[in-house]
Amino acid sequence: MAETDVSGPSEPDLDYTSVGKWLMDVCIIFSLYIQTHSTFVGWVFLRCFKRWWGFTKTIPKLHVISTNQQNSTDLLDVLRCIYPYVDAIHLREKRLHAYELETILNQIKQAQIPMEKIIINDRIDMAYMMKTKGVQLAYHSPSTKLVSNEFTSLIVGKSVHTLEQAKQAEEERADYVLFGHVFPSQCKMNQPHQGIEALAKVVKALHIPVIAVGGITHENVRHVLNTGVAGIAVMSGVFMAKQPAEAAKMYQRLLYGGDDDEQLL
Ligand SMILES: Cc1nc(C(=O)O)sc1CCOP(=O)(O)O
Repeated sequence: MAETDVSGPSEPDLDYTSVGKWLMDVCIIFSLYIQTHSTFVGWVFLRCFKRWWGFTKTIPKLHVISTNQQNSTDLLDVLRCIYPYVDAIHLREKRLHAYELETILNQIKQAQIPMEKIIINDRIDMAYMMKTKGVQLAYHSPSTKLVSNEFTSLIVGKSVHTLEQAKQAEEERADYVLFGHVFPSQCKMNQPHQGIEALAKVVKALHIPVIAVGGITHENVRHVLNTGVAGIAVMSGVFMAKQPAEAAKMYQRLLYGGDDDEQLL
């Protein structure tokens, strides 16, 4: 009797080696896709986060700038009485070495003056290490681009004296510019002042906050504010005043408004 074939339809031949290779290829391509994709997504996220972080930084409105002439005891005495009324205190003590700056910053901390109100002129290292609000860059400082990319915890201000410099600072991601000197200033005796029109042009051309500096008094604050500036920075108007706290209080009132500020002028 002839043998009957009971094995049924034969299974298709599977070459497990080639299926394995195929699966391996898919896995590699998939993991490459995920890696590239996640790196790209991560990069986009980081860029957006940095930008968003930049937008969330609040830029102080009323800045005062130290004179670079007082000894640390006198400076500290003034800071103690003015700090409640101002938004930012620029330590522009160019003659001090890093160690001296550290000492004075520690004294400021001990006096309960918040580091959130301190901006250090030029010394990015000290601003970063002492966790101050920010740093004010001068023409001789490292580029705004480098500082704002590397020190995202700081607000980065740039001092500018022309429209071109202001635009460049904005391009390099400065958080704000300090433009001056708007009026004649003892601090800049031999240089011509910019005037209100030049200030207004800078304010109009920029998207970032412009802080006006130079010769700003209680009497001319209104003119300055009318240009649309985001704030003002004052040196002699506060530090050389007979009563620095009263002077600071008055600037604060003129900036933020008060019921009776018309009578104050
Ligand atoms: C520190 C500083 N920078 C200026 C600039 O134009 O960049 S003007 C200035 C000093 C401003 O002092 P005062 O308020 O006494 O005029």
